[in-house]
Amino acid sequence: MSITIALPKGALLKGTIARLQAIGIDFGEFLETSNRLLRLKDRSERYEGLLVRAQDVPVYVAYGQAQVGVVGFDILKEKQLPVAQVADLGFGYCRLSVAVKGDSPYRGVQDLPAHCRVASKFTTCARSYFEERELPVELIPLYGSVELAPLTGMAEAIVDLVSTGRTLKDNGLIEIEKIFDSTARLIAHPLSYRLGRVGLHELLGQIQTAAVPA
Ligand SMILES: Nc1ncnc2c1ncn2[C@@H]1O[C@H](COP(=O)(O)OP(=O)(O)OP(=O)(O)O)[C@@H](O)[C@H]1O
Ligand SMILES: O=P(O)(O)OC[C@H]1O[C@H](OP(=O)(O)OP(=O)(O)O)[C@H](O)[C@@H]1O
Repeated sequence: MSITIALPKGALLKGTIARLQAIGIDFGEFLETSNRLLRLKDRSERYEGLLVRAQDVPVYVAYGQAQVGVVGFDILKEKQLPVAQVADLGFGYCRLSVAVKGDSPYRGVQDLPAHCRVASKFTTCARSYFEERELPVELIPLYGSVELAPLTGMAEAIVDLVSTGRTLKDNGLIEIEKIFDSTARLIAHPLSYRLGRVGLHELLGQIQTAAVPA
C-alpha cells in the first residue's frame, strides 16, 4: 500500500521537495517546466505525490486522499480543517500582519476607525483577530495583490502575509501589528495517523529529521 503526499504549489514547493529528496523520495519533476504533471510516483513506487494549491493541501489530507501534506501554518489557521499537525518543519517563514498606508494616521489597530474596511485573503483569521479585540471592521475578501486595496482607497487596512517586507515597502505600506508567525507544517490524515497506517510514522519521522542542505 503506497503513501500519498500532498505537496503545495508556490512558495513552499522547493523546500518541500528538498526535504523529501533528502530522505530519498524524489518528486523533482514537479519543478520542471517541461511538464504539467500533477501526480507522480517516486522511484520506489512506495510514495505518490500530488501537486496541489497550497490552500488545498489540508483539504486532500482531511479527506484522506493524501495521508501526508506540507502546508503553511497560516493556511491551517485559516482553513480550520481536521488534520493531525505533526511537526513544524522550520522553513517558509512569514507572518500574518495588519498593514496600512505609510502616510495614514494609523499606527496601531486601536487607531483604525470603527467599521473601517479591511481587505484580506485570510478573512477567517482577520475576523477572529478583530473580534477578539472588539474592533468592528468590514472585511473585504480578495484573492491576491491585497496591498492594492489601501492604495486605491478601497480599504483602510489589510491583513496579509509579510516575509521580507519588500511588497509593503515598494507600495508605501507599513506593518502596524503582527497577528502570528507562520512556517511550513507537516500534517497527516488523523485516522491514518492514529491507527498507524503501515510505514506512515516511519515516513513522518524521517521527514522531520531530514538533513536538508542550506
Ligand atoms: N513571501 C511569502 N509570501 C507568501 N507566502 C509565503 C511567503 N513565504 C512563505 N510563504 C508560505 O507559502 C504559502 C504561499 O504559497 P503560494 O505562493 O502558493 O501562495 P498563494 O499565491 O497565496 O497561493 P494561491 O496561488 O494558491 O492563492 C503561504 O501560505 C505561506 O505559508
Ligand atoms: O514580504 P514579501 O517578501 O514581499 O512577501 C509578501 C508578499 O508575498 C505574498 O504575495 P504573493 O507573491 O503570494 O502574491 P499574491 O499577492 O497574489 O498573494 C503576500 O501576499 C505578499 O504580497
